Amino acid sequence: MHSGTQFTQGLRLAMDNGPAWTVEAVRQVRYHVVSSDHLFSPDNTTLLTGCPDAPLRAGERRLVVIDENVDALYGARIRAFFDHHDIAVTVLALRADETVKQFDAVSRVVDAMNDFGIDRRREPVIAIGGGVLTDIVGFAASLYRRGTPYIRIPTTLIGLVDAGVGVKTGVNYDTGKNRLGTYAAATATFLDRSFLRSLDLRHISNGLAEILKMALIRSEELFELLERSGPEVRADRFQGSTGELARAADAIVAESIHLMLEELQPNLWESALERCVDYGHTFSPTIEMHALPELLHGEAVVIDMALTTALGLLRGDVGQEQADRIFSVIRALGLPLWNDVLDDPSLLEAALRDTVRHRDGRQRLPLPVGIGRHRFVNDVEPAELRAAAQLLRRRAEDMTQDAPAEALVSA
Ligand SMILES: NC(=O)c1ccc[n+]([C@@H]2O[C@H](COP(=O)([O-])OP(=O)(O)OC[C@H]3O[C@@H](n4cnc5c(N)ncnc54)[C@H](O)[C@@H]3O)[C@@H](O)[C@H]2O)c1
Ligand SMILES: O=C(CO)[C@@H](O)[C@H](O)[C@H](O)[C@H](O)COP(=O)(O)O
Ligand SMILES: [Zn+2]
Repeated sequence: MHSGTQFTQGLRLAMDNGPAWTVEAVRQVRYHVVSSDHLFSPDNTTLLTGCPDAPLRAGERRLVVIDENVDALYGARIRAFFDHHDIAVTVLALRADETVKQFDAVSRVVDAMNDFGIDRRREPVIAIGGGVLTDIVGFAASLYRRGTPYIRIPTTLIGLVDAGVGVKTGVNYDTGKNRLGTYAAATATFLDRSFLRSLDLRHISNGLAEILKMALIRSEELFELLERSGPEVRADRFQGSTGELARAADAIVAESIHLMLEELQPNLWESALERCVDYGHTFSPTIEMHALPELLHGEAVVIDMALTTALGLLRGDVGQEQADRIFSVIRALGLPLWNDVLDDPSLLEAALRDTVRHRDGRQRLPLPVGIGRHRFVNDVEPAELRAAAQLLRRRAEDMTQDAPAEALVSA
């Protein structure tokens, strides 16, 4: 006889056609995002004690998976840190860029976890690298024994403000961007902006695209901050070389993450598909994969945002002056306004169809309203897309003529 009572009602209701049960459970999730510069300075103990749910003690061991470029730059320092604190690390250095963001890379991490004989409750895997690396390791960790904890240490701007703070993991499959993946929060993410000093400016711009996304849909203040200080903060690689640059860099990063987490927390598993953080991610997954490896993730996102700003302009939701400010900020942050893939209406239409499949049969397309606000629409038509692309092309060409020194157009 079953002693539990919670299923009784379901059982009684279903008796006519045989027994049936309904199980409902809520899964509690808690994760931490902790900032600390120079994480691998021997005297910085943030990694050891900074996360209450993942203490790291002398005498323990860890598997570290690191982007091979990051390993070349910082590997010696990282190994010396663990050595200094008597943590025995096994290091797997992986190539991690968009072209190898495939299931093979996940298998390699799983192999390493297996060889390490990881204790799945007490030995979180430590992932150090950009968004590609942390997405791969997060995916592998979420699969291994149906879930092994992991810790992220992002080393790119996208990692710091976006990939490192949410719960999505994944890799590309066929032509599908992040087509395979899981929702699996890292126990902790440690944000160390000093890694950005070695990142090339194109990748700084790439991260600024996701920050601009948050500004355009959620915060005119953040947009104005980017307008005022974005180019200098970019050139300084967020290192805070002067007091003013430090204040601006702190504010841009903290505000962007704060807005992102405000959006993510109430909808962590994306049961609601109207997500404003999907802004810039309606056409960009197809554009990015189609253009791979020419466009970085943030570049594809910003081209989508430029196109949808043009759509907003055509619909009267965004004024001409506002659109021009948006286009100017995109340029000033070293990002492209245009790519020739936008000349192919069938590609944009295919992208929209794929997004509709992703969003349960509706477009649920976040569109900007002015600067800092948004609304969702479901009625974008191919002709409107073509008109927006033409408008954007003209604007991008005008701006190229105005400022020929800037790389405005990535064709
Ligand atoms: N999981 C999420 O929620 C989420 C959110 C946004 C983006 N993403 C994913 O993130 C990926 C993009 O991430 P990314 O922009 O970090 O790219 P990336 O991981 O490819 O890193 C960019 C390049 O910089 C190198 N690199 C990394 N850190 C460095 C450093 N400190 N100094 C010098 N070089 C360094 C890498 O080796 C790589 O060549 C995309 O695949 C995107 O889908 C995921
Ligand atoms: O790119 C990503 C996640 O990969 C983020 O910047 C972004 O906020 C969103 O998660 C995107 O909307 C992507 O969502 P999805 O298409 O991978 O479901
Ligand atoms: Zn993104």
